Amino acid sequence: MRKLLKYLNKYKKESIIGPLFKLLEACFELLVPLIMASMIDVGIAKKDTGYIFGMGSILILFAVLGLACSLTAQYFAAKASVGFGTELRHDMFVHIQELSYSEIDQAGSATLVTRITSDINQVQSGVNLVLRLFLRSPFIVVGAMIMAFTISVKLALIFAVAVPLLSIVIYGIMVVSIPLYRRVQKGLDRILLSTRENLEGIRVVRAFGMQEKEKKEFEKENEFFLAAQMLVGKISALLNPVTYIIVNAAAIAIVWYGGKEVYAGGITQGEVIALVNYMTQILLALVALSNLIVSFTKALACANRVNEVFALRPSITEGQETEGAGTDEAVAFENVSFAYPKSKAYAAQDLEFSVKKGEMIGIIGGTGSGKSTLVNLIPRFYDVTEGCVKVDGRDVKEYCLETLRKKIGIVPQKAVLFQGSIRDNMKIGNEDADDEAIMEALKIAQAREVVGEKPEGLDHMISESGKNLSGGQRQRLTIARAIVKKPEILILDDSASALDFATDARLRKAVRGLKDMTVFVVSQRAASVMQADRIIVLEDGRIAGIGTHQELLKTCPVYEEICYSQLSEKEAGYHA
Ligand SMILES: Nc1ncnc2c1ncn2[C@@H]1O[C@H](COP(=O)(O)OP(=O)(O)OP(=O)(O)O)[C@@H](O)[C@H]1O
Repeated sequence: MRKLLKYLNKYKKESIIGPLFKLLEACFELLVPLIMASMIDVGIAKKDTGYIFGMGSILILFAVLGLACSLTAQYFAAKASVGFGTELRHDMFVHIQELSYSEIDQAGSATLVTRITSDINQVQSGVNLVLRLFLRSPFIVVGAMIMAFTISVKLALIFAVAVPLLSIVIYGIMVVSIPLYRRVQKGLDRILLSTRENLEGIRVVRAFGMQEKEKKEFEKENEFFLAAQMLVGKISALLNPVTYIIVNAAAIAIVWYGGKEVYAGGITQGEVIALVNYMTQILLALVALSNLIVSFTKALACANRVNEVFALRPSITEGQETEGAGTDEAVAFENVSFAYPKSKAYAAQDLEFSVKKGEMIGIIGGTGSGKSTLVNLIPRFYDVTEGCVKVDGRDVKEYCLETLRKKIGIVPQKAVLFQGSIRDNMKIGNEDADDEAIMEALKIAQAREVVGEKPEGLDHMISESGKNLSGGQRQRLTIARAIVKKPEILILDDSASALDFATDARLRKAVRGLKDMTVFVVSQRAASVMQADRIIVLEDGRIAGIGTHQELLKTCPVYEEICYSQLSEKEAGYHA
């Protein structure tokens, strides 16, 4: 939590004024039992109605002033805590943006969503409560004890026993419940993950009749969450009864011994009532404090989870270079091997090749052979484990990331579009692109008719994740988006898989015509890569062959097998 306190720096004034007004309110509250005592001892004893009304008016005045102080404190505490939450959320969002794929894979996106939403909300409420009650409650407890000692040292000894006892109970419950709140948050994470997976794959779930299985799995997660919450709820529920028992026992002791003292003439009746009032005030303050502690422990658990995200350091640190070396080599892999974090096996091994500017390279291989891994190393989504990847003659680690990624247009396997118009989506990589440039890119990506079919044209609104478009339309639009960026290197990672063969062929032909652009076409289809200048064949993360279609047919058995399993002999030879 301490690490997060810097987010209150901008709200120092509010963080001081809020608690101060709460303390002022507490002062008024502490004076009330004394006024009540004098009403009883003077007003009622002497049947002085004027005195009773006078004191009554003071009580009303204190109530009004107390309310005003309380509202002012609420206002400042809310301002500080909401500001705190907003800044923290902003910084976490920026931090997550800076993380590389490795850290995001490691953390998991479901837990990041919980941490930036519900965890930060919980910390925000914790800050609000602390600002309002953290000083007030102990102030009332200490203040009421001091008042009790000024009334009767003998009777105040009851306070001296009861208050430490209460503190021990509260501390004990806090120590037990903090780790349990962490378990509750973990349960919430698991529910979120399960719900997200289910909703994202709802069509598959229904098509395979998996509803029952999914329901059972969800119930299992839900029960884990319930059990964790019940356990922590039961322990926290002990707080109120235990504190009430201790405080009420103390109140009984005050009345018992206080009564004897009144008979002995050591104390007045009004003072006994004041002492009971102080004990009640202590009880209420402690109940508020215990609730504060419960919320604070939750906030603390959440703050730790928030800090865990900040503790994830981006494994990719930027270089300084803003220019390539100006060679005629677009991309070079020098003895590159790569293993995913926490994975012992290499996903890519001993990759060695170079690609000239303007070349079109096909990358083919079975599923899991390392095709996506290879192309993800070019824009430095991951850092190589061994060797070096060069873009325009310079190690990708030497580049500042913005420069490097500006050079590269990558179309990932999963076509992702954002909510907004088609135009907005097209301009993501190139703010300055005009409609003419966008239409040209759409033409190359065979997506002109996607826009042509829509009455609003480029203003057609794409819904969340492009759900109002077909898979093939989404793929073509993501290809167009990458072309609008006018990158030096275009990477199509199996991004035409949803297109029919004729459209795919037209697309490849159009992409081939993109002069000055080095193109990588990743595919499992031989037909998609066979016209490339050179083809890299991957098998189990290693290069099984590099060459033209014809060369590979003669020299690479893996390629030969792929081709003959997908194409007729005529097709395989005809396209050469
Ligand atoms: N984020 C990841 N974390 C750990 N392992 C991964 C990750 N992504 C891929 N792998 C593993 O790396 C290997 C290569 O995967 P990759 O996605 O590069 O294959 P691919 O050839 O592109 O497959 P496909 O054609 O099915 O997309 C596989 O064994 C895969 O399980």
